[in-house]
Amino acid sequence: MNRTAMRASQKDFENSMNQVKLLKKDPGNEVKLKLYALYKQATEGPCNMPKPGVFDLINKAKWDAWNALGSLPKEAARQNYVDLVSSLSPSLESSSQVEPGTDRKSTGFETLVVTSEDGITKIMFNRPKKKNAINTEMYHEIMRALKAASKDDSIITVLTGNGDYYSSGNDLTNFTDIPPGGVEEKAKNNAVLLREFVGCFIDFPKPLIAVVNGPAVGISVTLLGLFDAVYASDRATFHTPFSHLGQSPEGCSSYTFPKIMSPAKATEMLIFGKKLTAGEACAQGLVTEVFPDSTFQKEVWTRLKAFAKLPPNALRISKEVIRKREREKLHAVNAEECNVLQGRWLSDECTNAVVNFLSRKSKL
Ligand SMILES: CCCCCC/C=C/C(=O)SCCNC(=O)CCNC(=O)[C@H](O)C(C)(C)COP(=O)(O)OP(=O)(O)OC[C@H]1O[C@@H](n2cnc3c(N)ncnc32)[C@H](O)[C@@H]1OP(=O)(O)O
Repeated sequence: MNRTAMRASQKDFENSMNQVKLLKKDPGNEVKLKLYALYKQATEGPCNMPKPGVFDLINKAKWDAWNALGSLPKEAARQNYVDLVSSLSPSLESSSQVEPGTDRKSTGFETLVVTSEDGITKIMFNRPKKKNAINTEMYHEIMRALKAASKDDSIITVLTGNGDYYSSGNDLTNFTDIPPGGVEEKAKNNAVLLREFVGCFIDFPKPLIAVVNGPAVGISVTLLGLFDAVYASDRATFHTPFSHLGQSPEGCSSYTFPKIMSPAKATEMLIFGKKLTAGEACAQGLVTEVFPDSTFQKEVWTRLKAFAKLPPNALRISKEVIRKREREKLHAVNAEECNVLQGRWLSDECTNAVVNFLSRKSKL
């Protein structure tokens, strides 16, 4: 049947609204914005609300979507809404199945899969559809998982990503839910969270290994300077586009990167945003060893299992000896980086970069 030739009844429209509530699989922000706009147009007609301010990102995106429908008649908007919801039905049908690599809850975490086996606690970022971008919940869960791993009976702790990315770094939607105190309060809260988050890596007492299964961006790269070993697939890339985003380095990278790779090489990455291949990152000391993607998991896990058989106290004590002179310095660097970033997040440069990404005008 040609649905576009039909006119959806009020009943069809209401059924579709109920169907949307039952969607278990997130249809993505773009579709959600379309649904919102069509709903408003179908129920209230053309947008005549005042345009929200540039910092009110979510409401501005909604307003833009609604306003873009111009003078589309209510009946046509209702029909388009019904059609759009019916096009989402495959996700309704498949939502009860557990697909590999979906954002499913596991072992008490929403954004991670945490397992402990063979003396290894594995903390896996598990938002593969969002390229493992780290949202606020994930920051908190990683801290919780690290604190638990520091006390459990595992010997080493591993961070890795589910899906094709290791992590695309900070989830840029973290900048959108503005609290009553406005953007200043948001920036302050983010700085407090970031400082505590990076502090957990500085203080982590057991050997901490990154298994970088694919591209890494932003904070997922800078933190690598605080790991004890970094193994990478040859598919991995390392990208810190802070200047492009109007931001500045974090994760203690302003201190660790120049030490690891020389000040000039660190400048290319942290200031000019040069993306490194796994081979380049290894040559510059950020990555310990690179493996062909086809054998990466097998080779790395065989090695890690052997490490986890070593005497645990010797591992911990050796890490402590290597790291303890640096700890105070690292906390000071972390505090300063977070302070600087708090200011950056309020800048037009940063706001424009985030708005451009969220409105699909730019990608890295
Ligand atoms: C408490 C705050 C602490 C802040 C600490 C400071 C940290 C700084 C950083 O980490 S800076 C780095 C920030 N990251 C980025 O700028 C990456 C942005 N993402 C991209 O440019 C691209 O998504 C990509 C190059 C990583 C991948 O491109 P592509 O392969 O074409 O995939 P998609 O873009 O279609 O992505 C799929 C899906 O994921 C969403 N997504 C990916 N990365 C992020 C992200 N970092 N933040 C939010 N959302 C992200 C993307 O929007 C798509 O969503 P959709 O399917 O459209 O709903």
